[in-house]
Amino acid sequence: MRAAGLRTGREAPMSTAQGLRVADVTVRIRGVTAVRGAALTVPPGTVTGLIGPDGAGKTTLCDVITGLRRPAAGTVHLDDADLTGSAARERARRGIARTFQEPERCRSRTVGESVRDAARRHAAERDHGGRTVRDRWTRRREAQRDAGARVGELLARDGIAEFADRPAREVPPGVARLAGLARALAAEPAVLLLDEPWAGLPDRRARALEVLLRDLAAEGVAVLVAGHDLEPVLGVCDVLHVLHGGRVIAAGPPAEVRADPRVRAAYLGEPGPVTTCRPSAAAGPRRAVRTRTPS
Ligand SMILES: Nc1ncnc2c1ncn2[C@@H]1O[C@H](COP(=O)(O)OP(=O)(O)OP(=O)(O)O)[C@@H](O)[C@H]1O
Repeated sequence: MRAAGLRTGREAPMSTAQGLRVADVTVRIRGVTAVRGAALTVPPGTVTGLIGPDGAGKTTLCDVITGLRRPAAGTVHLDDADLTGSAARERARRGIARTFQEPERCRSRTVGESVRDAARRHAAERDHGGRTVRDRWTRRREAQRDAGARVGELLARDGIAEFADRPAREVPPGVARLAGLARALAAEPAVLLLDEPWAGLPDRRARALEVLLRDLAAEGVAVLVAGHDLEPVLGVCDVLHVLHGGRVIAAGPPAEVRADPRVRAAYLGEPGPVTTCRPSAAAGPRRAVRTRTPS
């Protein structure tokens, strides 16, 4: 089962499923090599962390995984399927969902309506089974009708039920990101990518998000969480990858990665071997590692 006591549109990931695998990905954007030969795996039932300073290439790698950006080289597999050349829509259909660092701001809708629309879209697109055309049509209609009923459940799970009737454009950025998470969960994902989900969240919501991510992993979802703040990602992930200048410079259990001299050099400014792989000048200045917003 995936996504949390929510009805599933796909079979649960089998224990033998390999999850998401990214290999040798290189991305060039307007003369900048944003990602250089990056590789990572996100197995079902785990939270995988992806940290790196601003400009390290985290969002670009998420874009490659979700099909929003074509890499110059490299591959993306989900279980046995090679998704490298497939469109974003096909990847979404196969169960890859994500949140964005800059959440979508719907001008005319409430938070609840935006989540309901996502749930209806998923109900319309997923395979409901059924032996005859009529069976399938009836099941799809029922699922679309039921989608509205899931909105409260999804918002409650994210801890933002009280924002259901607020215009999406008016809620604080952290809440807008959580609304994006509710929309992603509406798709009952097998793989969930979160880009900077803790940004702008007060401590109370940040802790609730950590619990939610662990719960999703326990339900079999392959969770990839990207961020530049070390602590929240360290606290929640089973395996951590560190991107620096577009390269994965360390990967492994969080405690080991944190102690790695290359990571300490990249993050804490300590002298270390990483000084030889700085991002190109076009990457621009990096901000200091931020701490969490107090509640
Ligand atoms: N549209 C673009 N045009 C030019 N350069 C880009 C573009 N998008 C990304 N880049 C460059 O690619 C590199 C990686 O950017 P990316 O946004 O993936 O990093 P990031 O780790 O997600 O950082 P941040 O947390 O600041 O978004 C940076 O050098 C960035 O300047």
